[in-house]
Amino acid sequence: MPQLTLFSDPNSKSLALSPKKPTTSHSTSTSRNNSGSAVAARKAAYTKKGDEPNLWELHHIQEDMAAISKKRHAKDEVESPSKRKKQQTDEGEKEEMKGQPELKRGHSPEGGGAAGEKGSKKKKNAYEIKGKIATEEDAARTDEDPPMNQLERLMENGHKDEEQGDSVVYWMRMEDLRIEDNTALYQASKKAKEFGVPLIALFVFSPGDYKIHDRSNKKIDFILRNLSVLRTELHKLNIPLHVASYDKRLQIPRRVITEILPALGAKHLFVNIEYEVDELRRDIATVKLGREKGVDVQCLHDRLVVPPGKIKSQQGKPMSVFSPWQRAWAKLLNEQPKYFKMSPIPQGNDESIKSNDQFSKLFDDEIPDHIEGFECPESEKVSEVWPEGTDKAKELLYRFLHTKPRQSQFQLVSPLNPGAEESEKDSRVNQYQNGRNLVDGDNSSRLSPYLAAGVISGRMVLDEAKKLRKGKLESGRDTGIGMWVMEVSWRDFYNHVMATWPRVSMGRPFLEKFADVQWETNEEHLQRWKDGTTGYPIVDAAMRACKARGWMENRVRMVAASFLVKSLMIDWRLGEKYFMESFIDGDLAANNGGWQWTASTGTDPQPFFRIFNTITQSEKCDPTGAYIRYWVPELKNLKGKAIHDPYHHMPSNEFKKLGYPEPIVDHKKSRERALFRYKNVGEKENDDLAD
Ligand SMILES: Cc1cc2nc3c(=O)[nH]c(=O)nc-3n(C[C@H](O)[C@H](O)[C@H](O)COP(=O)(O)OP(=O)(O)OC[C@H]3O[C@@H](n4cnc5c(N)ncnc54)[C@H](O)[C@@H]3O)c2cc1C
Repeated sequence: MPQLTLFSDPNSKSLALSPKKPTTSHSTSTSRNNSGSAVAARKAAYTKKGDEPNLWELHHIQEDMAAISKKRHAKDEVESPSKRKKQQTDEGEKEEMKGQPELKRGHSPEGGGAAGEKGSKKKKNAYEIKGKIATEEDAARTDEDPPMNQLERLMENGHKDEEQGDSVVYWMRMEDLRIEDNTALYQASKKAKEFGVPLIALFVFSPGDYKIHDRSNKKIDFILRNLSVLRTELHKLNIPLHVASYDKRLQIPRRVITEILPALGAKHLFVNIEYEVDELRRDIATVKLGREKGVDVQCLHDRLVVPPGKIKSQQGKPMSVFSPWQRAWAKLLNEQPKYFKMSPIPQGNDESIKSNDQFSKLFDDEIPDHIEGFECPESEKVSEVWPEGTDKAKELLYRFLHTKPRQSQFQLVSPLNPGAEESEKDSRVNQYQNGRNLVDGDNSSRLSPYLAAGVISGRMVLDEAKKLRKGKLESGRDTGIGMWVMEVSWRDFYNHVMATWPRVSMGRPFLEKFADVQWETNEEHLQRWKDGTTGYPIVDAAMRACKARGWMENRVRMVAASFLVKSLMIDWRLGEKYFMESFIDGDLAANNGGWQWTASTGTDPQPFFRIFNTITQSEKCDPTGAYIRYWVPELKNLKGKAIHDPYHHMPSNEFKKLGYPEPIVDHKKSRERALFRYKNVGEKENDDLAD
């Protein structure tokens, strides 16, 4: 891949083609030249009851107002370039902040949880998640009419036949990085064939968006590596992959609709829906703006096996408890095979596109090597552990379903190393019932980065699982494969939860009754948890593995998360953010689901009084201690129980020689503290319990 840095200059790549003038009467300049009253009317139209302006629209309105006000004052004021630059920076910052809900006192670590804390520590800690916590009222309002429902209503109503245009565009997102079984890509290709025009694939980078959404450098690197493979594969089908970059995420709908599509002469845009609240709002804005500008935007379900909203209780209500939801999910899939139907590979463009003046240049668009702010110096090693491309994902899946587990595979090594022994009976999936809770081997599939980025689809994965059972989807705790299918269904479940109760992706606990649990503000503890120096070997091993691989086994995600929340009593949202910033498989729905489960605030959470004993968990999930020995080399010579709890199993002079820290909290005391704070929400215990 070429060494290329993406700049925040919005025109740096997207306008590789000189934009064609939009053919509709609603050109950008027309709307910019609107009178103030027209803008006010538009604002009023947006704000009429039941049709609240979303962030994107508000931004849009305010931009128009700013344009008008600037025009009015243009004669009076001649700006100096430095003043203009400063103003632009301020506006840019304001714009990004505008996207964030206000931090409400009393519900945030600043105003509520850390009420008893003082000084600058408090500010810094709160700052880390400031802007990510909506007020209870905002969250409740969003839940009342979730953006998913709004988007579906838009899709059902108001579609009109637009002109054919010169091309059809498929806008690929960072959650659907594949060609096979890609609904929007296939539908776009069908439309292009119907019109006899070329199909263009588009990818829009937004470093600003990645920053706001805590994307990890490993994840961005993984996206770039996969895009590079896709570019080659798409070119084989004569489909160019056009890339653009806009730092300011809130501008993306407008840029796509009013700049990129006109430049491509496209009147039809196809996208797969992403279910996070900001992404849904972006798509709502894109559809609405598209309609203003004569572009038909088709938003399609693709990400999950069963789209949100399809599983309801007998009373027709959405379900928030996993077990009954899961049974309904499995039943639906066995009764309605349509959910497994995969989209064929799209038909390519005619070879002549490569000599077409309008489109041939798009084949020169390149995938950058890195994105500024998300450089991944360890890319080479990470790409060995997480090789890119759908073919590699399929190979991983094959190995999981047909080969035996290997102890060495928890290390920093390629999952496709030779030496995996084929066995149907003792395959990893057949041993999954026990294996899934063990960390000292490759007991699970390791597909999460691929599923999170859509390099392989949930349908493709479950289809292979079905083949092992003669076409029937086995689901349940009795067999390895049934257990694994259940695990895969968590992915659908948490996305259903997020689409139905968007509050969970707005920093709110699903169970508001725990909103005011009192959290500790302890920068040092938080940092030691991140660094893997807590003195609890299993937590430290997991956190160090996370830093190196960008990934942890499910059991240690639960153990490490529980340690932060219940043992250190640190706000779960700080842990949620750190996992997102570190994981190669970072996925809002799954990550938030995992954290809220652990923090006992989620839809179907671990009861607050059930608190993991870190040492017992360690003995169960790493019985030989091999995982700890590898990831915490200070302990590599320890044997027996000492590997799980060296401080309490070694003479103090011997322990000191290890160069390994003492435990930062006492399990018994911290457990009592957590129980007190959860039982007495809003209160703190007496000092003798505080650590
Ligand atoms: C605190 C916490 C944070 C988490 N953060 C993420 C995250 O950011 N991204 C992510 O993909 N998973 C997350 N998980 C879920 C789970 O830990 C990982 O999906 C799993 O460990 C990935 O390993 P695997 O691919 O080998 O999974 P397997 O056990 O082989 O499962 C197959 C697939 O099913 C899905 N899956 C399995 N368990 C879950 C689950 N509990 N929730 C949602 N999907 C699941 C994943 O797509 C996974 O790849 C989190 C769990 C916890 C407790």
